[in-house]
Amino acid sequence: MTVTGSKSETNRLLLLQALFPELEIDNISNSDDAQVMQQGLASDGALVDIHHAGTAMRFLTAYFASRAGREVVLTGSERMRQRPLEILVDALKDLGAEITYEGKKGCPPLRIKGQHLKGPRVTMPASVSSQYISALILIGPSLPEGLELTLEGNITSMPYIHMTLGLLKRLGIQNSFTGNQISIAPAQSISGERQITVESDWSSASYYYSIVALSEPGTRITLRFYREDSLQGDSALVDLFKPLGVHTSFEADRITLSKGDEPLPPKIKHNLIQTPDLAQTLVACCFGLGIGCDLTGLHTLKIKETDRLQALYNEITKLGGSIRVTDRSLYLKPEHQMLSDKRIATYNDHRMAMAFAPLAMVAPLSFEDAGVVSKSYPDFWKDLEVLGFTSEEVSE
Ligand SMILES: O=C(O)C1=C[C@@H](OP(=O)(O)O)[C@@H](O)[C@H](O)C1
Ligand SMILES: C=C(OP(=O)(O)O)C(=O)O
Repeated sequence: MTVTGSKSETNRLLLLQALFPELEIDNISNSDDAQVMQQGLASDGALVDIHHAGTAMRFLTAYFASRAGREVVLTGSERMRQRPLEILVDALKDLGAEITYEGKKGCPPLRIKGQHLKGPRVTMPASVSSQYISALILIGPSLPEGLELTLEGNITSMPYIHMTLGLLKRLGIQNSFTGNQISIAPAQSISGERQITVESDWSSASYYYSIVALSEPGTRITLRFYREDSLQGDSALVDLFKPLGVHTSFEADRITLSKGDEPLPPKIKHNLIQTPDLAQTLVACCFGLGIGCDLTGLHTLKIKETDRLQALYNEITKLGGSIRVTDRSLYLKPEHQMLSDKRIATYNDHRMAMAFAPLAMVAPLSFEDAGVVSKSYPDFWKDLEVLGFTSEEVSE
């Protein structure tokens, strides 16, 4: 099975390619989020709509703010117009950006009048979204003196910041991250790798980890193109799924997941502040296995494609589970029976569909708006069919 390229790596590299056109990118993600990023960067119109793509919204805000002479209104879906980005806008304004809110203060749509941004010094709260930080880092090399960024508070989703810095490093752009200080050197061109191959998406791989966890001992699935030295924090799957009986072996450019026959623990307990996108997969998988799940570090879930804590509460309850959520944690009680023939609501959230899909191995299920998966993994349902899942379209 070949999983599409990482949307996070793709959208970073696309922005870097706009700054350094000599960059070549292979294995670009075929996701909607990567497509709207490409279209946004290529557009010379006055309105750019990035639909549901959080990274495209945040990265393009920084990009357009730094394009002197260009004026654009940057907008997104109804949900995107509720997702906050004032922290990023304020930091860009401190660097000399001219940005106004066309609707609700603190949210898209934004009117951006591109400027020659100054810098290098700026301070920014780090506990709400790492995407604001990555957005500044990505335009850092284009500032005349580079960027000296001070982060305030607890840093959330840290591996995504390391991914951004790691990609800059591969292009030969000097940077450092020590304590709460990030430095990016200015650069006019690439002195490192000019051709980068995007690794396949680890967040998408999580659904296969869940499928293997729910399978008989001895089951194996091989996925391409993955690396042991991944830049993606969601490669933490390798450790997170070990207690659920899934073992990973790396060989050349592929991973093989295999199911062991060791007994399951009564529950698992994790702080997911570094890997928020894995929360839904883990909760649904534990539910399917009949074990408990105690998760913390989930405060960013409320401002993603939907309020994911509420969505998990609704759908697990619908399937007969017993679950408690706060605004930053979740507890799933062990030992439950899954109710059959329920219809899973997806809330415009690709991960609600993909995380719950493996539960069809336990009892038949249907999904509202199954096409929602295209945000990150358009071939998801087709690939499940290759594994032997059967599905049929039913009218709503
Ligand atoms: O930078 C990125 O590519 C991402 C960062 C994370 O967001 P937050 O930093 O907002 O948690 C993650 O949830 C999102 O899917 C992708
Ligand atoms: C949160 C996600 O995406 P974004 O914030 O980029 O919309 C995601 O893909 O799970």
